[in-house]
Amino acid sequence: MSFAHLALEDKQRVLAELTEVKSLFASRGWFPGTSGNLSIRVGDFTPEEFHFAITASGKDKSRSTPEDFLFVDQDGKPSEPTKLKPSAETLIHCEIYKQTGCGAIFHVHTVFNNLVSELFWERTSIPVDGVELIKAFNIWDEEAHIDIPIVSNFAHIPSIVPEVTERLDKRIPGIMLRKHGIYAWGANAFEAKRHLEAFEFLFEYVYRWELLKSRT
Ligand SMILES: CSC[C@@H](O)[C@@H](O)C(=O)COP(=O)(O)O
Ligand SMILES: [Zn+2]
Repeated sequence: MSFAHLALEDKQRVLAELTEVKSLFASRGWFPGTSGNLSIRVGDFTPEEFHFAITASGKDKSRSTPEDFLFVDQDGKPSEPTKLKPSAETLIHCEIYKQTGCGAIFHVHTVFNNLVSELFWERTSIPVDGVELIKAFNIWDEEAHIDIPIVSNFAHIPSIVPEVTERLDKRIPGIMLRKHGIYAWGANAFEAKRHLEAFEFLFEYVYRWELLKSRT
């Protein structure tokens, strides 16, 4: 469905949700130095055509302004005329939507996600063993083991996309860019937030557990 035909109330709801999540994550210090980006999809989805609202590039994400978000299409192009520039990482959002059909994607840079991505870079995934919060990903096995994929970080964003496509694991709603940050997604904003919070908890746990082990 073309962007013009999408219901105004759906577009407004998505912008209100993004505003709320952005302000909450900013209060947690999850957007240092203008880093991070957030998006929520609006309307119907086919891999060939969809639209989503995304944070404008380079903004101070701890402030709320009328120019914080814009709508883009499946190719990351603005859905309507605007002077705003979409996030520099919009193509990664496009690819995750295409691969998963999800409804929201949240990306943050934190010290813990950066540290564990480097600690486990050689094995290209972050292992997590038997921690209760794995259940936030709807994985209910007793003593579940998961591996959170890590991909290379390149300054040229289109070069990151093929690795995301290749490494994306349908069971794990997130992917780590090496020494950069986590992309977490879900069917909607509520689920993407739950997943992101679980990843961040698990990264801090893994980091601290590795430190504790190394003392003995
Ligand atoms: C300013 S450092 C962070 C950026 O390089 C980038 O990784 C990021 O997450 C934010 O880029 P943005 O274009 O504002 O969405
Ligand atoms: Zn980033």
